Amino acid sequence: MGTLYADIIINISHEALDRVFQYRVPFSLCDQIRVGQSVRVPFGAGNREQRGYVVRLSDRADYDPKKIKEILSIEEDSVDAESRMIQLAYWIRENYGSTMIQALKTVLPVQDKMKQKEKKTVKLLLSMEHAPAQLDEYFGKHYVAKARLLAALMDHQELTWESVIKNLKIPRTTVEGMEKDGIIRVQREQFYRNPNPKGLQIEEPLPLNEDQERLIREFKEDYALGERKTYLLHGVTGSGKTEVYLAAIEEAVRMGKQAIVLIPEIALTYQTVCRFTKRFGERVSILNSRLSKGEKYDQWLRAKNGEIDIIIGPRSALFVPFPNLGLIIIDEEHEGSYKSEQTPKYHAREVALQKAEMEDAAVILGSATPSLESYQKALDGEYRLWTLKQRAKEAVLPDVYIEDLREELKQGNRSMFSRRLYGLIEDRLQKKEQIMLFLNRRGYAGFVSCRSCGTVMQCPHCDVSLTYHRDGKLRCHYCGYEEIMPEACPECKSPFIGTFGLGTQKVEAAIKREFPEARVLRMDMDTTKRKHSHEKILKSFSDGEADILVGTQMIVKGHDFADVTLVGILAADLSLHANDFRAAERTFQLLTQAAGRAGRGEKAGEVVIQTYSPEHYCIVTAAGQDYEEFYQQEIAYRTMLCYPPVWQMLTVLLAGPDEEVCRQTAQRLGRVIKNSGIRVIGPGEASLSKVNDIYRQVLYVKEKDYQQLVRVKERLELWIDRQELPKDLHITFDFNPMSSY
Ligand SMILES: Nc1ncnc2c1ncn2[C@@H]1O[C@H](COP(=O)(O)OP(=O)(O)OP(=O)(O)O)[C@@H](O)[C@H]1O
Ligand SMILES: [Zn+2]
Ligand SMILES: [Zn+2]
Repeated sequence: MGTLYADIIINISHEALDRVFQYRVPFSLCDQIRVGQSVRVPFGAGNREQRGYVVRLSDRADYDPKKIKEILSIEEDSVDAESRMIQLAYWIRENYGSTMIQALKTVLPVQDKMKQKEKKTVKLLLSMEHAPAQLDEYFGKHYVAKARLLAALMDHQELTWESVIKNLKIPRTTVEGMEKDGIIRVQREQFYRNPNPKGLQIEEPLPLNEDQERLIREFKEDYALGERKTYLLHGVTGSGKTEVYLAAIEEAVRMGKQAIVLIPEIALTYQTVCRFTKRFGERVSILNSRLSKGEKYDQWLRAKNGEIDIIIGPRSALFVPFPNLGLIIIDEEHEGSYKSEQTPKYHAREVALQKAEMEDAAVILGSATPSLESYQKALDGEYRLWTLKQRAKEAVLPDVYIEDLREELKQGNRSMFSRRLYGLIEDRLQKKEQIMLFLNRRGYAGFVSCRSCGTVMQCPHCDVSLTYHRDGKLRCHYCGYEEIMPEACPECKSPFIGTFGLGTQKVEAAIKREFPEARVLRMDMDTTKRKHSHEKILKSFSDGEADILVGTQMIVKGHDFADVTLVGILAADLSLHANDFRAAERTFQLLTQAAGRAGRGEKAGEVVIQTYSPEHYCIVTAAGQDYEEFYQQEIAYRTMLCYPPVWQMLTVLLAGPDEEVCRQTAQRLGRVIKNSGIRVIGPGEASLSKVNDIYRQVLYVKEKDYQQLVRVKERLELWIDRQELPKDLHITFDFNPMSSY
């Protein structure tokens, strides 16, 4: 064995993170040294002895070997929280592709936050009613940057300062100008919200029902035997999964361990947090994106110092450093938001499993609609499958009807409500029961399409759909390109071309027209702009201050309204048309979750699914609340087309301003993969092939074995390292992507 070198970071707080120092490993330590260990090294001009962490081992010196100093010793008790974090970061780096620094910043998110001096957010002040006119004015005057910012804010309501300046490339002065004009506001103050709800009484747990009890008994037995398994809890909506989590946590805590509970940010509602606080009081804490960096840091320290036993939060809560972690729970484990969109593009579920293995913790994954990935593993026996088939309180699952919108049109019904839904709304209003109307508009905004041939109008520069504006023009929100709205379809000449966008505002207006006596609440990006408005709307609805709640996918998650007996899904198949292999799975999940909001109290519920594709298996199985059938159909489709989870997929994305460089590098990467005997698809243009004149090329590698893909990635990393590629060409890896490129 040759000489071994170790990359070492001296201090994992603040700026030092960006520098690693190479040291030689003395022969006597070669057998013991591992990534993550803390070591003593001579540092600086005076060779003062310092503590450092090993982040990489290699047999190659990056500098003149004569100038490389030697490690002094390995610290005995070096398996502390930091070293475990570094080991995890190393695993993330290896498995998802990133630099070690990027991986470290992922697992030490707080440290990174402490670097930011001030958190600034840019918010839209203008109402959505007035924004389109303002946008048109900007375009009229060719204020491209202003228009770009306004358009982005119309989509997102608020943006971080960094994304406005760096991603949207809006000049500072433009932002200031728009703030002066009262169009936007730059919010600078810190949010010093106390994360825990105050003044809640500790409540005794509900007695578990037989099914819940059976699962918890098994958990306790496994736990007592020292077996740390992964359980997949597949429970229909309202089956009492949360009660099972609470009982499992109680057991882990009783054994002197701590628990991490991951919940998608969107479902991290006041209601959910209260349930945990009522059970565990001061020993539980919350992390969410609304906390200030100081508050986040506090929760991190409290966990490290053993002041809390349970942390609840989104993805990043996984990296809270508990001294003796015993359990990780991932609620709504199928949620796409568990996958990071930034490099390293890790999946929190996979990282959780790795972390659990490293720290000897159990894992419970829970969902009414498990991801295909998890369900397949459960069927294979890799996870223990737990099922809850019945709702916890006497409540039964709702009756579901599918209504064919094409048929409605044929029968002369041009309204957005099918005859059945109309009748049921009337009925509920009369009985004074509550209604939820759900608009599935994931990924859609005012695009223009032909109803005869399906052509969608697109920007010639950016390859995204154009948006219709009231002045009769179609515009691209990425680059500002515009054209006149055509009178006939450019492809088939049909006159039936127009916007398909069905907004929540339109739904609200239609209700007011057709049921003038109904009290309506609307929940969407527009009405939840203000702090706490989200919670206010839900509270008001739950207090019975409205008959109908209209909303986007925001309203489907984790709410428990006892008086809702009717759920209407207005356009079930919009999300089915995204060109993405997970589209059917996502649609099935949304429909099942939405349907699950009905009839959670004593009164039975009904659900109406309105659709243009009533025969599609994902609509049929969602209506039947038949997850197994959906799984069988979907897995057959994935098997046939070699998609995850049956096959493993690596996406390599190249993005750069020079089309030729981008294309050529993609081709060379393709050859590197082929030369190692592995089949590659592409390179080809990404489906979003150009954004703001940045060209995007994509390569796909599909393999049965994940480790094979990891090796491909490593080979590519090595190759990329050795080339002199232009700095503005970005190459990123995405394993088993959540959406198409
Ligand atoms: N053992 C029990 N006895 C009585 N009520 C229960 C029991 N377990 C759960 N419940 C109640 O049933 C309702 C649904 O439970 P819970 O929210 O835990 O279900 P869930 O499976 O997490 O639901 P979803 O997936 O739809 O969010 C809640 O009101 C809860 O208080
Ligand atoms: Zn057409
Ligand atoms: Zn464009």
